[in-house]
Amino acid sequence: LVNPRQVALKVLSSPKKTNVNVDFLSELKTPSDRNLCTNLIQTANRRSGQIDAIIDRYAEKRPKKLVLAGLKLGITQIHFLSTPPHAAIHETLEALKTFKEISKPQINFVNAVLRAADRGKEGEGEVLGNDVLNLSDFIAGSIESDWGAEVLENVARVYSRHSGGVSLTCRDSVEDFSKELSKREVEHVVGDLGSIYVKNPGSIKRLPGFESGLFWVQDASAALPAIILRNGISQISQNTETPPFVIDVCSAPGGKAMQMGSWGWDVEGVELVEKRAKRMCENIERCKLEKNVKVVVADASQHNFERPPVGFLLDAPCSATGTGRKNVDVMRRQNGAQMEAELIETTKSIWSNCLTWGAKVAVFSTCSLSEAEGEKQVNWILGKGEVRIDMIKEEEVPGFADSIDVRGCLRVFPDDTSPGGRDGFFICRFIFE
Ligand SMILES: C[S@@+](CC[C@H](N)C(=O)[O-])C[C@H]1O[C@@H](n2cnc3c(N)ncnc32)[C@H](O)[C@@H]1O
Repeated sequence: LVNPRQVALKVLSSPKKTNVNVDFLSELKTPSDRNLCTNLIQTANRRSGQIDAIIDRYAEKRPKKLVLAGLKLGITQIHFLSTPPHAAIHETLEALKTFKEISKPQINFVNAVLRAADRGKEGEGEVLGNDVLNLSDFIAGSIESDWGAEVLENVARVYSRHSGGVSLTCRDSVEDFSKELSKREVEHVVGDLGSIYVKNPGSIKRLPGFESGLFWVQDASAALPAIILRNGISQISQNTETPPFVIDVCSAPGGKAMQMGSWGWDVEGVELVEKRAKRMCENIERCKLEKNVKVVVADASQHNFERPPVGFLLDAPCSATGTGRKNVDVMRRQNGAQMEAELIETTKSIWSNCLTWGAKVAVFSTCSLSEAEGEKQVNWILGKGEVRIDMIKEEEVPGFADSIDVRGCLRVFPDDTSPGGRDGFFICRFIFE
């Protein structure tokens, strides 16, 4: 029988597998085993900078693959998950022994390093209290230069300590879905704007309502741009009979398009990458929203539509640094400056094309923490003309009112104090003049 630590060792010894995926979790039979395994892997990945610092201190030479994974797994439990050290070391060694490529001297080495690290734990305050170690120098530097040391520390803390839960957007009634989850004893919280946070999802596909398309995974912050577009459209449109026609620009994996489709809107998504569009179509089908949401595979900086939309939502391709809670790879990215500069140019050319569609309201959003990808893009958009900012009002965004900046845009920082926490996001609504 496979146990959670064996699966965790397999994943941690393969450097490319940083995100938990369903394939290996399916080797485990019970929800509690899947949750433990997810927690071990995610904590080891989120805390990798701190764990590396501890390994460097107690291991004379940095080992490779499974032996290294054994050290990471042991330190994760001893230093970050409050597992009693004796049990953490014993269970880690037992799991390691089940791999035939592991030798006796390697087991002894892991045992010795973990015991020394445990003995030295009290003196590791500097490493254990320094969450910024888990971000690459590039990411830490760019957050600090935009927002200062306090925001950097907070972001690093939220990313390093995320509990692993996920937020969902519901296709139908949030209350009914919440009742269904309670009936099935799935621990969850309903957020201010209707997102549902599930604390220990284990495998998403096994949650009640997945097959019947009652929900999709979408962070509470990521659900805001569509809500803000809806408020903008309702301010200018007297027509409550015909569902609004909107374009969802840069659409895959489709969370926002499906959200708007679930309101009965007529949505056309435009997505450049065929594979991503295909996955989006599968999601639309699963959620039975085909009548409302269509997707075209095209370059949004070139593509045009036959009829004018009342509004569009441009969720720009970006460096995604707001999503580090679930996407540990973004925390470690080195030298992202070139990529960021290219994404900014792509977004500008997409915006220029969107201006020709005849919309009346637009929302620009990005899940990046970078000022250059958010606030500074808004400066460029305003300089280009045709639109003015339509300020987001406090009553539109309960729970997020503190994030409204002086211009009426929303700058949300990653957070873990609200129910379920939230990713970082930037949102601005424009109205055509
Ligand atoms: C931040 S993601 C969008 C997330 C999506 N709005 C959602 O809510 O699920 C950005 C998307 O833009 C797509 N993209 C990048 N350049 C594009 C272009 N020129 N035209 C259309 N889509 C593009 C990327 O492939 C990616 O899927």
